[in-house]
Amino acid sequence: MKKFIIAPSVLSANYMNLKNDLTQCLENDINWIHYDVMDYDFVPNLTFGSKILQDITSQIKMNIDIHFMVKVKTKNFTDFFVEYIKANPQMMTMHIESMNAKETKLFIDLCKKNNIKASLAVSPQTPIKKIIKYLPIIDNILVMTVEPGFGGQSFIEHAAGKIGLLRKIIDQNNYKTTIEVDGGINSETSKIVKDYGVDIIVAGSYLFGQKDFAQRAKKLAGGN
Ligand SMILES: O=C(CO)[C@@H](O)[C@H](O)COP(=O)(O)O
Repeated sequence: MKKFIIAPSVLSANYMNLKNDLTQCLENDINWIHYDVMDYDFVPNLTFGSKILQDITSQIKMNIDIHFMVKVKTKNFTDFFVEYIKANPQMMTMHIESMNAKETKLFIDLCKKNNIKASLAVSPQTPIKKIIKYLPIIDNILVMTVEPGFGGQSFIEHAAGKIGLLRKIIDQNNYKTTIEVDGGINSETSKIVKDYGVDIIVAGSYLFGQKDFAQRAKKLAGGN
């Protein structure tokens, strides 16, 4: 049976209790976390920066999947990522909508240079034709099934359809690119994305703060 990677979104964690929340993930065989960086520009919300991430990775051994929802404003594009790279993330994702072609190339090259999986995200309204040419050179594509910016929103089903199209293209061409989904994932919507052929499932409000975290985590990780 296919094994899905579950990456709980720290956006829905309790920050007064973060260590417990992350330990709970590890106790339930979850060794990835999804870290949402928002800038109140690309998205209408502001979250956390690199210091909190460095504190986490200095104490807890987990694979970090950083999802940048930002418009980079540093004079030198790659400078923005320096402090995040120090936290040793496994994967970094930037939105295709927030970069021009030159920046997209710089971002992918920066990831490769630092041995970090290079990932591009597409918002619900963005067609996959915008991203297809990058599939052979990136490690992961993140399909957003909510508008980026907040946890706890409802799953946008038509956006999930992109997963099926991507699965076909990736398999037909023997690309190694994984497909990740983020937004509105629960026990029902996870079945839809698994059927479409997803590899990595991000879930925030469905997991954190829930008394039956263990059962929920099991449901997400298992097959349909
Ligand atoms: O990036 C985002 C939102 O922009 C996500 O990672 C959310 O944090 C997922 O939360 P749920 O929809 O699972 O509650």
